[in-house]
Amino acid sequence: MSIAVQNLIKTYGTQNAVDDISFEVKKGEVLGFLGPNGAGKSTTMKIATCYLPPTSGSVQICGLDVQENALEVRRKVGYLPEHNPLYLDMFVREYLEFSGSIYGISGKTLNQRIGEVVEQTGLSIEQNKKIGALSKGYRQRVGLAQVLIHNPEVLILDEPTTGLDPNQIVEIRQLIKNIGKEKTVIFSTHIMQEVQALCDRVVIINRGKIVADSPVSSLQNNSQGKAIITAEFDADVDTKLLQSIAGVVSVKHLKTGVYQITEQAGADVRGSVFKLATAQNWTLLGLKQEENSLEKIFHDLTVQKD
Ligand SMILES: Nc1ncnc2c1ncn2[C@@H]1O[C@H](COP(=O)(O)OP(=O)(O)OP(=O)(O)O)[C@@H](O)[C@H]1O
Repeated sequence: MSIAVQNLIKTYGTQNAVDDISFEVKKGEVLGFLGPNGAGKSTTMKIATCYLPPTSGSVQICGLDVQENALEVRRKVGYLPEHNPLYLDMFVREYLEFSGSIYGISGKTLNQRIGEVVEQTGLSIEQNKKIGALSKGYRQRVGLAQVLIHNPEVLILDEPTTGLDPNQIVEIRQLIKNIGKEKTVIFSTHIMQEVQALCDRVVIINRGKIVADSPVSSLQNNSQGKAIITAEFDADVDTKLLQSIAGVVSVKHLKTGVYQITEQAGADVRGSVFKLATAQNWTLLGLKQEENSLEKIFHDLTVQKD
């Protein structure tokens, strides 16, 4: 197991920012750590990277406890904080030299390592510029190069695409995807598509508690949310008959011949709608089950229920 979080609690004053959470990340897995603002993502990540002590509970990285073996843990982890501060007056290579030296890498090894991470993060054409002269997307690449410089086994990335434009987001996602082929990665986000694009698994945290921990695909399949079907006929039909189908919760008339049918979770009423149409001699033009969107699932799991 690369990361094991057990009964982790972090309290600020009287507030439980992280409230007794446990989850694991297997070697080579890419885990999306998802939650709305203030859910406790950054706090968990700071504890996992030895930047904050937990109030109680534990985090182990590659079998090492973050409190008992902080130095070794730091060697095994690459951490990209949210709003990663960079030295804007430094040149890219100079900054990477400085970052590598912190880990005791020097001489030829450091030069070789810089070449590798520059290549890996697509920084080649910008490597001789000052960081301050780079676009946000390239600055984030520098952040990722810095995170990779000591060749860590585990990467912990806090909202790595925040503040980037749509093209830069796609580029950084692709970079993380490539990195994820070799490393264990946990990254936080509040963007569902990001999880869908990058992750094997997702842990969703809300107000300090875990509300979902599953592969992205099964999250969609097992959603508590009721599915929605759109049925289109060549003319208006009898809504009451549609409503009487077993498993149908409600029927909404959208426009001439088009109905939105909400069905109970787990029910698939498309066959019954088809049979009803045949029996009633209705001309059915289309029948489509709307996929339970990840945004909806996220909303259902994290909306404040006070
Ligand atoms: N140093 C601190 N002192 C007091 N409260 C804090 C501190 N840091 C975080 N908090 C509170 O703890 C809760 C969790 O914060 P955290 O930054 O971990 O959430 P997050 O999920 O990373 O949010 P975001 O997506 O906005 O970055 C929030 O309510 C926040 O206000």
